[in-house]
Amino acid sequence: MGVEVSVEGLTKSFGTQKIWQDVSLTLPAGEVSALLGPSGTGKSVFLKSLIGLLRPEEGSIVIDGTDILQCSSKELYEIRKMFGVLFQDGALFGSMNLFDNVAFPLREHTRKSESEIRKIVMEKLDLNGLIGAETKLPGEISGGMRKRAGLARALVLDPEIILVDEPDSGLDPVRTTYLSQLLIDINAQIDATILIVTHNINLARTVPDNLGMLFRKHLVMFGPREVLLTSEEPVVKQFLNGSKIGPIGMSEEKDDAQMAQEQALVDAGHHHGGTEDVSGVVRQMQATPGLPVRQAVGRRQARVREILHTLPPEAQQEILVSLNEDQTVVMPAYDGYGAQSPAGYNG
Ligand SMILES: Nc1ncnc2c1ncn2[C@@H]1O[C@H](COP(=O)(O)OP(=O)(O)OP(=O)(O)O)[C@@H](O)[C@H]1O
Repeated sequence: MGVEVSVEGLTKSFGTQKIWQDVSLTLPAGEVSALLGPSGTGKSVFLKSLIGLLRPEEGSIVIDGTDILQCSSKELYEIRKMFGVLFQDGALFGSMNLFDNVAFPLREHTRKSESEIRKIVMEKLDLNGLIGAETKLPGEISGGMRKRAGLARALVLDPEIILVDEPDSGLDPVRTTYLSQLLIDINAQIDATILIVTHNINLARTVPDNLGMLFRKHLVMFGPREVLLTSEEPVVKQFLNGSKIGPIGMSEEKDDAQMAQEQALVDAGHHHGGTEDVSGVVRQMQATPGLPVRQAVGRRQARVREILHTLPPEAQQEILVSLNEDQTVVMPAYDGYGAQSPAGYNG
């Protein structure tokens, strides 16, 4: 099972440029979390800090009992082995075929024999729908396949924590949904703690158990998905609607005068740019029927029940609805051929 990642009072600057400050959040063990935020708010910097590639100047990042900002480089090396990271472009080696790319961490970090390596690599390629593409070079395959190859490589060392940087970048909405399903399925199969950084509203609304958002150098909120999805915070509502109306501007934020001017234009009939008025909580994606039940679901239910009274009323209401749904919806086992669906389930 994945481990908890506990971040407390984290602050990161580059020279005089403060990226974010006093960020505190806990990624619950084995659950899927997502971090949203406009471009340039430091989401990638946050991911890189979690894995020790960047060093925040204040705060702590405790992983499996070790604060990676205080530990020795030997301990950090060991902690890093717990991570699987999917970078935006897959970060594959251009001169190696997919098999060798996926085998790379095993050859680098383990003493496994080539036959053991072949078995693991083929299993991960299979999991990511890449059987038959082993000999292709990254330059010969589509962006979606490169992402899946990057994910296969992130999985070979059986990570307990998986970090995913913008799985939707460069992908069409349908391929993004397939990749989202893959992440949920992987969570069901290996119960890893997953953090996804994304701008994608659809993914944010349907995939994670927990959602957070960075804006104006702060973590606006982080908690069960229902909290952010029912939030009345202007920046959250604007982001979820992709609208120009709200505090997010072309370069990170606007002043009150600009907000008033844009509101006046919209009041006069000018389009605000959003395509739909998105609100509320939609049902979360589930693991593909036939896969193991996501252990995170039960653990999360127990966890949110305990903190329920501390959450805003709208979020409480949605959580209670979802707790009832989770108890009543029983997904049938998938037999692969569409036959034998239990009564009431059509597919
Ligand atoms: N190594 C670095 N040295 C100096 N500045 C950096 C470094 N890495 C990132 N930054 C700066 O930190 C800020 C946040 O960058 P980051 O890539 O984390 O944003 P983001 O939220 O992931 O953006 P996007 O959604 O566009 O990918 C940017 O202003 C960037 O220029």
